[in-house]
Amino acid sequence: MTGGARILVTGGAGYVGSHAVWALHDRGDEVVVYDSLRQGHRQALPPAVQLVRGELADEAALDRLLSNGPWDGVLHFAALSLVGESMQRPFHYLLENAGLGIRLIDACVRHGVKRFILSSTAALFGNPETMPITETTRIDPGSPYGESKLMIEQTLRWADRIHGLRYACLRYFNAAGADPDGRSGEDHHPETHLIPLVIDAALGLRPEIRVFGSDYPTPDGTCIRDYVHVADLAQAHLAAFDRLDQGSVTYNLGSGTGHSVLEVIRSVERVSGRPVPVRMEQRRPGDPAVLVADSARIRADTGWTPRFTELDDIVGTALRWRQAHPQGFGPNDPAA
Ligand SMILES: NC(=O)c1ccc[n+]([C@@H]2O[C@H](COP(=O)([O-])OP(=O)(O)OC[C@H]3O[C@@H](n4cnc5c(N)ncnc54)[C@H](O)[C@@H]3O)[C@@H](O)[C@H]2O)c1
Ligand SMILES: O=c1ccn([C@@H]2O[C@H](COP(=O)(O)OP(=O)(O)O[C@H]3O[C@H](CO)[C@@H](O)[C@H](O)[C@H]3O)[C@@H](O)[C@H]2O)c(=O)[nH]1
Repeated sequence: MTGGARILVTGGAGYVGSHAVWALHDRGDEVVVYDSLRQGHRQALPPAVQLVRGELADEAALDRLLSNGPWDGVLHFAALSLVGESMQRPFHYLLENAGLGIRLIDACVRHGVKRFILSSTAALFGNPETMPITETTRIDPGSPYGESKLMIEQTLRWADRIHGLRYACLRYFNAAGADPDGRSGEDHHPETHLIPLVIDAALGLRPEIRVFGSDYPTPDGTCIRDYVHVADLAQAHLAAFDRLDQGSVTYNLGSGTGHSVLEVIRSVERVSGRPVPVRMEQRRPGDPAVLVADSARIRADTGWTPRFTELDDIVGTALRWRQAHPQGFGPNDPAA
């Protein structure tokens, strides 16, 4: 499909979701966003896109929206997504993410939705013994967050087998960067992700960056992650959506290169031209040492390939967005 689809996007006002909404909008799809705005921002969306403000837990509201079809697909971004927080609040994560995700899939099946895309995660794999991580690497979530996404993936398998719902499970590694045209960026409250925090430390918006663990079995002792540009993730959703013509799919999505926490800090220093004050701290519970994706499957199936392969370029888009929005998007209009 090259535009013209009608798509419901849960969590579409959030970081990854808003970039996907812009990509759908750019190709001419009709998008409706369902988001509580507890993390999302109206200003992150194309002005022409309809935002329905609501909670996933509000079954009646979702039923009303889904009955106002037909919908060509649902993209499901709305979730709690912090590995560390899920180690402190396991049942909150399992009930919110898995519980509400399963209810959404049930509602989609009841309303005849044919395609469903899930924001899944590298956190399914725990601490894998071999790198890079393919779709057949053993699944062993290292946190309740990862477990909650696995439960939704498994629900989708049954929804396809029994009801013919075509699904794509997109296991993102670490989403990073901002829209190259500056239309959206990363603005969480509180912010916990490494790159925006390091950028704020470089810009003097925070006193320092705390490095969680320097005794990991990696060359410099800090964790290694695969930072994949959020605009590349957005394009992967379009590619996967179209590929569903041929059946359900599961893809690992990364740039294929790992960078340590210290390498990210050096990159921000290079790109911003400013020093970053660093404080070494204890490990954060739930953090695996290394997560790097093998994305050969989506490349072979769809021709998707990341446009941003250099960490400095990814960091550069995030830095430009932050310099243009030092206060973030600002408060949401209560009437939004
Ligand atoms: N950011 C990453 O690096 C990353 C990596 C792997 C997977 N993911 C997954 O991608 C998705 C998006 O992540 P993000 O970083 O954009 O997060 P985000 O917090 O920026 O976006 C989530 C959006 O969903 C909305 N939302 C959350 N719970 C809701 C609820 N119960 N009802 C209605 N709306 C709700 C929030 O207001 C927000 O706009 C999540 O499912 C996350 O687990 C993210
Ligand atoms: O102040 C900080 C913040 C992070 N880190 C480290 O930086 C790395 C990246 O951390 P963060 O940016 O918080 O992302 P992750 O915990 O790796 O999780 C992200 O990436 C996962 C996929 O790999 C997704 O599933 C999650 O939703 C998403 O939050 C980790 O090693 C952290 O320990 C620090 O050292 N200091």
